[in-house]
Amino acid sequence: MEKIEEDNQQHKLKAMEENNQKQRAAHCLIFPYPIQGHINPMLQFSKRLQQKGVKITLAVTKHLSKTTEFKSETISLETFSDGFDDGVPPGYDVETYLNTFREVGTRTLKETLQVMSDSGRPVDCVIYDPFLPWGLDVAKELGLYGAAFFTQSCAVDLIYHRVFTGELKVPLPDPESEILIPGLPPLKMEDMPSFISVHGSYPPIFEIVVDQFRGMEKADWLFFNTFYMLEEEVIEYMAKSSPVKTIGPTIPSMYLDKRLPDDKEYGLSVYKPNTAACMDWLNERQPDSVLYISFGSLAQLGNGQMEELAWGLKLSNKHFLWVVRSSEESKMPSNFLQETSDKGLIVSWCPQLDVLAHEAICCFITHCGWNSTLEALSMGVPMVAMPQWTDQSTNSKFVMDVWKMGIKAQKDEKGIVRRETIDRCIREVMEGEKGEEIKKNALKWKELARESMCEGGSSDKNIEEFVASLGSNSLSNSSN
Ligand SMILES: O=c1ccn([C@@H]2O[C@H](COP(=O)(O)OP(=O)(O)O[C@H]3O[C@H](CO)[C@@H](O)[C@H](O)[C@H]3O)[C@@H](O)[C@H]2O)c(=O)[nH]1
Repeated sequence: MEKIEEDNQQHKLKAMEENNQKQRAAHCLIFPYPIQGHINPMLQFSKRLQQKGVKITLAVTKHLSKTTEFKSETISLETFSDGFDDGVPPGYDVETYLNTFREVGTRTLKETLQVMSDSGRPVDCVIYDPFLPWGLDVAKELGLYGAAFFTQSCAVDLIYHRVFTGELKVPLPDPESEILIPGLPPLKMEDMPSFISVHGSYPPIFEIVVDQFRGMEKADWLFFNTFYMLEEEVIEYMAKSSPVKTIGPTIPSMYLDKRLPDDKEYGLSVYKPNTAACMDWLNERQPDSVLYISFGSLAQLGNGQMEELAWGLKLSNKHFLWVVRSSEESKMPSNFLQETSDKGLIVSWCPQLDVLAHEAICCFITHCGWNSTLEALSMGVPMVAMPQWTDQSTNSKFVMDVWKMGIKAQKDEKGIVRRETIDRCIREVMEGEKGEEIKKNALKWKELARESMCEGGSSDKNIEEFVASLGSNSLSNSSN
């Protein structure tokens, strides 16, 4: 009799346990390359997953967690060591850093995942940054799902993929001839990412971008921070051979579909924005009257380029809001500030989303980093493209010739965009028939970006499908 009761009791406990497992939300660990331009898009994607019931944990290096503030009440944080818990010493060799990161990170990420599992917070899927392809190896070794999250455009990723497979040989044999890649418009050398057009530049980074595809066939999903209508042809081409899912643009919801009322800003900013100064100043300007200039968080302009840009702004005679990071301030021509004090505001960092969304802004002079490009597209702001390096030249080609919502400013034979060119590009973007067409296209992309994230939009559907398949897969997995 006692035995039967005991059996019944055990049966009930087992059923309860199974039921609990069934009700357990799917859990993803987000594993970004530890820089702002990669963490923020992955965090934004996380917010969308959370909204659909997925539990999220963000994995960051111990050093980053000590030095940076994350603004999220709902996303848990786990730290792991990259081997440099007190930061990378100045001047440290990038290649050695990356090797150490891989060696130490592989071990510490695995330990983190195991601790999470042992403490009743098991992870179902690691969403890893392909800049760290060993994140997938760790996931697979532990029997978890692995999903890659690409932070650059599909076009740029396809180019790197061709290099990875050897279909595109570098250095390119004939720098003068057009480069034909299925799914992409004919490209010139200057449209290629800088690691290809300037062969031999930054070898460790070249290796990272090409190595992104290593082991990719083992990944269960491939996410891209873009949207279907924006890169339709290349996406169609890539989807023939890979499980491509576009889930962008990863801009805070309140600038797009407004379905996540608390989602007004990214989770991380390395610099502190001068918000009040910027917004007060913009509020006093007329609609469509101000140029906004920023080159993102990494690019460094040469002294000559800085000077030409400054005098190009003066020549345009427009109001301008210019972000000059503290490390770049010394390059400003000495009398420029006095000569333009009635026209311009210069800040070391601004709330870029609010600035781009402000009615006073008429044009964005940008380096075409992928996040800035998506933000300008999503806010419908015409661009003057001044690409500096990495993926920016390819992005600027698309801005000008494919999306037709801006002009690329041409460099002279010394590699500098001259003041007259800057002035002319500003006018072209804002005046005449061309300006009208650019403005019309900008508004079209703004609407299409919003639609893609709205309920039933292409990116929203992809996120929905992922959550559904993750749910069913992880539940059957965990109850096995
Ligand atoms: O005053 C500013 C200036 C910029 N931003 C934000 O900073 C981010 C800049 O990102 P991005 O435009 O992608 O430029 P980088 O920070 O330079 O990003 C690096 O990473 C990107 C993603 O891999 C690449 O596309 C770029 O080429 C590379 O430079 C954007 O979200 C901006 O909104 C601000 O908030 N305030």
